[in-house]
Amino acid sequence: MFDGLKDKLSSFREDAADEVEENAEPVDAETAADTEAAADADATADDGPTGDPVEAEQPAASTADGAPSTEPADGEPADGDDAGPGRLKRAAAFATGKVIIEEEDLEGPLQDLELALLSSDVEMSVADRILDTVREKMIGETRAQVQTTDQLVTEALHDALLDVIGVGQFDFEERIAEADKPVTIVFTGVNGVGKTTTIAKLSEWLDERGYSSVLANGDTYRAGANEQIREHAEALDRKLIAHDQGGDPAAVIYDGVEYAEANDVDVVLGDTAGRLHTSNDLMAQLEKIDRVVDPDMTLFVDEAVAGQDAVKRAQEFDDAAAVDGSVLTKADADSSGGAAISIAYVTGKPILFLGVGQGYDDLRLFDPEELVDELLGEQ
Ligand SMILES: Nc1nc2c(ncn2[C@@H]2O[C@H](COP(=O)(O)OP(=O)(O)OP(=O)(O)O)[C@@H](O)[C@H]2O)c(=O)[nH]1
Repeated sequence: MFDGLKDKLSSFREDAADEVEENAEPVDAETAADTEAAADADATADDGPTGDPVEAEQPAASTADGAPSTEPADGEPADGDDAGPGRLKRAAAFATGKVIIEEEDLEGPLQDLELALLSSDVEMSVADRILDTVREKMIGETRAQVQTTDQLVTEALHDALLDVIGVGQFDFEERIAEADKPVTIVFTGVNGVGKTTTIAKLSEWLDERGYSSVLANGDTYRAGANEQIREHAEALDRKLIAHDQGGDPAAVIYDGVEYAEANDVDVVLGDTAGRLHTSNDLMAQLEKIDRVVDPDMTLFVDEAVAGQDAVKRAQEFDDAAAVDGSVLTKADADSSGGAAISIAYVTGKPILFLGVGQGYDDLRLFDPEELVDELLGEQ
């Protein structure tokens, strides 16, 4: 799952850590004393040369253009542009085994990270946000000896990813536990993305946690839809409420709610016909289901592999019938991870589950922290 993205994030970590490490060679004690003294002197001087008389062993700090920008080895004052309090503070930090990370250290790796995210189908505003957070977390940071550069880069990336992936997250199980029963959940999305299979998986997931459920087939549009969901209902031994093809989907789900009330069933799982967000009459039908049934939750289902298309569709469906969260199916077949990273940030609604295979057990409750750890190889 998301292997391509994991590789790209790992490359960024290595490159960024290397860049910073290159600038963090140790400085001997004598140089450290000189450097700190020069920094102090510089801080009190009105003007004049700000160069610090450091020696040949001074570590190489790179500039924006990648060229070494160390103070001259012959002890001559450095050029004004290269010197300054910030620079001296940095040199002093080297001497104590620390390094202060400057923007130019990260410029190359950050550009590569941006390309990597965009080529992984991460939405542009999400990639920008991730880069901003990494910059904010790293630049000006002091990497002490106790902390490796890789740790510092990893922490920044961890926070940046969590910031976008975790948007709007709520505890689904708690919501089910605390809601008045029956809880009605309606599933929306385009054709063939795995809605019906997801309903069956969620019914199983609920059963494992002690909640009963009834399936209601609001897909009265597609021939064969009743048979398809009936197969799942029979395999799982669940009650299915279905009407003839062409019937009113809102009426089917409504009947599902009545059945649940009469039979003490905890959750109603309402399927709907797959539809394109551009088909106005079908989108209007969704609005009607929303009005008539007033579901406790509407979940948008799409394929992780659809990348930015899934993100765009989520927005369109959310406009027609406000969604509470998304389920990304076929995550097991997705290498890029773009939809998983982008969809919550763009829609403001959390991912609640990942579909990770075709079996009834292949539904994973979404945990942003867990995904970020997985992406960064920390699990
Ligand atoms: N690998 C993988 N396949 C999945 C997953 N979820 C669903 N599928 C498969 O995707 C195909 C389509 O799933 P359906 O549940 O029929 O899709 P749907 O959205 O209900 O389709 P319509 O009823 O046509 O709208 C089936 O072959 C499922 O087994 C998943 O998480 N991983």
